[in-house]
Amino acid sequence: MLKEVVHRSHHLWQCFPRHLHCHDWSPVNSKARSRSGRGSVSWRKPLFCMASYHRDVVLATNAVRLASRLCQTVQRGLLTQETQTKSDKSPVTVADYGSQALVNWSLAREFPPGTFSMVAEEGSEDLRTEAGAPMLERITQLVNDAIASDAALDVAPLSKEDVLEAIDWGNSEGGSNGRHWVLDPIDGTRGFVRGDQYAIALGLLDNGKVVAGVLGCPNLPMGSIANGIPANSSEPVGCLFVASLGAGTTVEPLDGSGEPKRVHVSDVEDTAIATFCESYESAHTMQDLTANIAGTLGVKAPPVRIDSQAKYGAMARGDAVIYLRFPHFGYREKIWDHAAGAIVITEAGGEVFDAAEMREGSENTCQTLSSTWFGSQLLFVNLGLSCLDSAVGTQKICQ
Ligand SMILES: Nc1ncnc2c1ncn2[C@@H]1O[C@H](COP(=O)(O)O)[C@@H](O)[C@H]1OP(=O)(O)O
Ligand SMILES: [Mg+2]
Repeated sequence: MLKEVVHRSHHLWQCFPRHLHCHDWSPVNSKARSRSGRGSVSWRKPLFCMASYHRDVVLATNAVRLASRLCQTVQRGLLTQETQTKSDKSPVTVADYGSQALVNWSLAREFPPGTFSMVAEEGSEDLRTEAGAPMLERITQLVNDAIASDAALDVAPLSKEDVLEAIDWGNSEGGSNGRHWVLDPIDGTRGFVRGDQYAIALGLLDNGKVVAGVLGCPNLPMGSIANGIPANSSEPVGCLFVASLGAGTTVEPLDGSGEPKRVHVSDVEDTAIATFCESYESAHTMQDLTANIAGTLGVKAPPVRIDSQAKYGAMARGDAVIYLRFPHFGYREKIWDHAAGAIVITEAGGEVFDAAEMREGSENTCQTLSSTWFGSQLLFVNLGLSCLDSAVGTQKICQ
């Protein structure tokens, strides 16, 4: 099977030479690419040097667990005054800031000064204003509660200034050289506010390549969601997906109550019985288009719609066979929206494709996608170019 996949992937590469596998995110001139939009660029094959990211993964896991605890506390008691509006109109909660502060604080203290680089979604500007003072107070309290709840952390409480500083450690510009963490402190804020799925998504890039990813999915059942999220399930809820280059993908209970287990993408190859998943929010993906593509592929089941990169985790353990994501025109995906999820998929034996070029190169999207259907190992996601740009840390240019 593996040989077949490799062979077929090679075929795909030949058919669509500009489609990029995650493992090949290594542009020779990324800045030129991001400035010129969809211009040509040379892609070099990665040099395969199998570094161990074990320590990073352990630290990332601890950080995501800590942040998850804060997010769970906030979601449980979510009140409307805990949301505010950012300039892009997306809901932002105290949990967004608190989660970022905790992950940054938790990681930064483990690395020598000046060596920690984090590219993250939030900045502290709004919290430094007079209007932001009550929220900062609340965030600081939540951060300290989370730290205090971890018996392994014997530290003095953080001050408000410490919290602001920790949030701003996410200000790195990244880059195609060296190590850069990328964080979405709450991926799927709409799901979070609705009380549904969200993820704390933390990835690590090394020389422009995604080498590790941890997804905390506090509301994802440990059991399969192939038929949707069960309303009254007895399954434990809360999953932690961990992946690193060459080490595979594991899932374990987020609360630490069980051992990690290796997962693999589905081996279903018959589209008639394949499940496909997509965004819950129709504003995030062209659901008419994905329905059309799924129909052309012969998919019979209705889509499983859930929020956030929890979809990548679900795919990695075989709950769904296809994930189609086609953002509406003009939306730019960010590195933190896909880095952790993408390696969770690839290390589980799946693949992530940028369908942007497929769409542009063909008059018939459905036909093109059909012709590239190889079964369960594939995940078609229109990441757009910004994710590729972002994969080398130039996302600040792309925004
Ligand atoms: N208009 C949009 N189109 C596509 N994706 C979006 C849009 N607005 C926000 N997102 C991002 O979609 C991702 C989750 O969406 P989904 O649940 O559809 O997979 C998140 O990264 C979310 O950002 P954020 O992380 O700020 O919530
Ligand atoms: Mg996101």
